[in-house]
This record gives sequence, structure tokens and C-alpha cells, in this order.
Amino acid sequence: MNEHVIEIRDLHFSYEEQKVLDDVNFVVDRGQFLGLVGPNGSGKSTLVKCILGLLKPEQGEVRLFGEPVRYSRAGSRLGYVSQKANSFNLGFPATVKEVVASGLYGQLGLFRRMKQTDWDKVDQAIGKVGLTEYRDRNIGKLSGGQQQRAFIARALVADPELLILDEPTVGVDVKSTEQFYQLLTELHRHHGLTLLLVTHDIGVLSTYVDQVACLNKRLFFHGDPDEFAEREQEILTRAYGHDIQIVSHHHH
Ligand SMILES: Nc1ncnc2c1ncn2[C@@H]1O[C@H](COP(=O)(O)OP(=O)(O)OP(=O)(O)O)[C@@H](O)[C@H]1O
Repeated sequence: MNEHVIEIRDLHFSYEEQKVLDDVNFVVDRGQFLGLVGPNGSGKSTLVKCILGLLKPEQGEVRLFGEPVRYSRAGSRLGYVSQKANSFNLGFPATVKEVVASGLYGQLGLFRRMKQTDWDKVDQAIGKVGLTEYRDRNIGKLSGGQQQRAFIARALVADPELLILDEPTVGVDVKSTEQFYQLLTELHRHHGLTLLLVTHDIGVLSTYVDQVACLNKRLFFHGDPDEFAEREQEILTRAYGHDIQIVSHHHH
């Protein structure tokens, strides 16, 4: 079954007068790992919000698992890790286990109690991201990279088929970033997860992802990383304008 996990057709979106997405079209198939790049303000987060069903397209359509997004009730089939995970209230007294368990609330409903099988799922998700020895530690007492893995575990605990990550490595050091990409590769290759990663880090594209999309209002490229590498200069000049320097900057 070659189901399109994400299908974006003739998508247009504007905030008030400002057009942010202009006729965007692409699909992500089951098992693909798509890296979405584009300069600051190019509409990446807006596109993600349309995929999540948080913003309604002005025109066009987003389908998830074959159904229009507003009806799809993607629910637990989709996991999401936002940029804001990094600014989570870390003074909040919750352990890794509790943070990860909160990823099940959508399924459980707020008032149903966690059963042993639910705690088993929590432990499995914590194991997948390599945080077993930290499961009872307060989330505020982990490193930035470990916190980020805890948020991935929270997204994984409901066993999604699609994981969307928006700029997850902003403010995380190089070593943790490296480990983070290894974790994504593992989830992709060994667990068959479909991944959409929004990133500023063009350097990771050739190494980790198997599809690249380059957005700046319009889609300037969608295809495999080899083709992207061959045409990189041309694509980036068109999509980023002349200030190509911007691509190697991490903004904090
Ligand atoms: N809620 C909003 N209301 C009005 N304009 C907005 C809103 N959110 C974003 N914008 C504008 O829409 C454009 C696209 O923003 P978006 O956050 O989608 O870009 P992005 O590619 O994710 O940016 P970055 O890489 O800097 O995070 C920007 O010009 C931004 O200022």
C-alpha cells in the first residue's frame, strides 16, 4: 500500500494581507524522511500548522493518511514536536516519566487513569530515546539535548506513524544535535516512522533525509538530496536571494 501520508495540493495561505504560502504542492509517502528548509519567515511553520489542522488554508487542500485534514482526526497517528519544546516551563516539577505520559492524555481523556499497559508504553518510549536511566529525574534537571529527547518520547508514546518536528535543534549544542539526528535516523530506518523535519541546517540534508523540500512562500525544490546537492547553489540563490550566508546561521 503506497498511501500518501501527507498530500498538499494547491495550498495558499495569507495572514491578513500578507501572502505566506503560494500554490504549494507536494506529497510525503509512507516511510519517507523529508527535510523542509527555507529562510526565516519563509512560511515553514505556517505550512506545518496547516498540516496539523491548526490553520485553515485560504485555498487548496491538505490530506493526512488519505483524508482531508479537518476530518482526518489524525489523533495518535501523528506526533508533533514544536520549536517551543525548548522553552517548555522547566521549573514545572515533572519527571521525564510524567512528561512522556502526558503524550497519552489525548488518547486517554483527561480523567481516565493510566493503566499498567500505559506505563509500559511510557517506558518503551523512554527506552527508544535512550533516557531510561533518567526516567524519574525532574525534566528541569536534564541537559538541553536530553530534554529534547524527552519531548520526542512524549510524541512517540502514542505510537504515531508520522512525526513532525519543527526546528528541534535550535539552541542545542553540536554533539547533542548529532545524537539527535542519529535518533531520528534510527526511528526512520528501524521503526519505519515517516518524518517531516523543519530545519535551518542545510548541512544535515545530504546525510540524514531522503527527500528535500525548499520553501520560500513557493516551493523552490522538492526531490532527493543528491539532486538538491547538485543544484544547491542555483536553488538557494533563487529561494534565499543573494544572501546565501544565511543558510549556515543558526538563529537562537
Ligand atoms: N500569526 C501570525 N500573524 C501574522 N503574520 C504571521 C503570523 N505568524 C507568522 N506570520 C508571518 O508569516 C511569515 C511566515 O512565518 P512562518 O513562521 O511560517 O515562517 P518560518 O519559515 O517558520 O520562519 P522561521 O524560520 O523564522 O521560524 C512571516 O513573515 C511571519 O512574520
